[in-house]
Amino acid sequence: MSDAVVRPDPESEAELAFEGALRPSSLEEFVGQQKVRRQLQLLLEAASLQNRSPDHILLAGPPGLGKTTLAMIVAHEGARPLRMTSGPAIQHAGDLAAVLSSLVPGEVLFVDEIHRMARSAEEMLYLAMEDFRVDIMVGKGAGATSIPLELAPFTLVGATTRSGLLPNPLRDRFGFTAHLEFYEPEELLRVITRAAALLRFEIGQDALTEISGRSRGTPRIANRLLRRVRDFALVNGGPADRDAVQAALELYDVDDWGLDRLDRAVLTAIVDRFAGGPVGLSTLAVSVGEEAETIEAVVEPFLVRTGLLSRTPRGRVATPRAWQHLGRRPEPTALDDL
Ligand SMILES: Nc1ncnc2c1ncn2[C@@H]1O[C@H](COP(=O)(O)OP(=O)(O)OP(=O)(O)O)[C@@H](O)[C@H]1O
Repeated sequence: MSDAVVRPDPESEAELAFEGALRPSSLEEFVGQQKVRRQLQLLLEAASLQNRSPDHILLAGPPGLGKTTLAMIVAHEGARPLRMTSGPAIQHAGDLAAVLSSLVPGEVLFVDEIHRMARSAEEMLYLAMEDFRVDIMVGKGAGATSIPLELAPFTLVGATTRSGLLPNPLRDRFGFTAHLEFYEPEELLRVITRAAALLRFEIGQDALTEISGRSRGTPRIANRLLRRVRDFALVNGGPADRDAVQAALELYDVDDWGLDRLDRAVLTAIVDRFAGGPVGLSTLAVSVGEEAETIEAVVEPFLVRTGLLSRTPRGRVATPRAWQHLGRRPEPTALDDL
C-alpha cells in the first residue's frame, strides 16, 4: 500500500532499524537546513565553552524532516547521554516526574510530539526547565503538601509537528526554536546519494535525481523510496535506472510531483466534492476518512508549499494548479475564491 511506503508505521522494527542505519550522527553530516545547523552549532559550542548544558531546544516542522536526528546529534556532539520519550507517553505529571528525577547531570531529554503531553505535566515542566526543580504533591485535599525535588541540569529537546498548539509559557522557555523546512531536490539528492553508498546499492545518477524530485521534500520519504527502488531492482533483476524508479513509484502510487494516495485524495475531495472549496478542515477529514490532525500536520504543509492548496479564513481551497495537476478544468467560482 502506498501509505506504507511514504508514511511508514513508525513502530515497525524493520523501518526503525533502517532509519537508524542511515541517520547522520554529526551536524556536519546532516544535509541542508543550513541556517538551523549554524544556529545549533553556535548554541552547542557556547555551552561547551562555558562547560554547561546547552539551552533547551524546540524543533518544529512536518514529520520526517530530521527532528529526532537533530536531537540525537545534540547529544552526540556534546558526548551527552540521551533519554527519549514522547508526549503521548506522558499522561500524568507523575510520568514526567519519574523521567526527570532519574536524569543524570548533562543528559539530553528528547520529548517527541511534545504538544501531546498532559496539561498537568506541562506545568511541571515549566519549573523543571527554568529552575531544574519540580514540586511533588504528596497527599490529597487539605492535607496535601508539595515537596520540592532538585533535578540534575539537563537539556530538553522538544519536537512538534504542531508548534501552534504549544502554550506560550512552554514555548517561551525554550532558548532556541528551529523551524525545519522542506528540503530542496538537490539536498535530497545528497541525502540519498549518501544512503545508497551506506547501503552499497548501485544506482544511476538519473535514478537518484528522479527519486529526489519525488520525495515530498522529505528525507525520510527519499530514503524509503530508495529502499523500494532497491527492492524493485532486486526482484526484477534489472539495473536501478530511471525506468526502474518510474516503474517502482508507479507501483506504489507516487506521482510525478511526489504526491501519494492521501495527498491526491485530499485534493480530489476538494475539487470533486466541494467544487474546489473552500471547505473546513474537519469536513475535509471526514470526507477522506483521515484524522483532521493528520491532514493538517502531514498532508497540508507540502500541498501548500507546492502551491496546490491554499488555506483561507473560510477553509481549504484547491488552487488552479491543483485542478490542472488532477487533469480537471477549474470551475469559475472556485477561481473567484482565491
Ligand atoms: N538532514 C538530513 N540529512 C540526512 N538524513 C536525514 C536528514 N534529516 C532526516 N534524515 C533521515 O530521515 C529519516 C527521518 O528523520 P527523523 O526521524 O529525524 O525525522 P523526524 O522529523 O524526527 O520525524 P517525526 O516527526 O516523524 O519523528 C532518518 O532516517 C534520517 O536518517
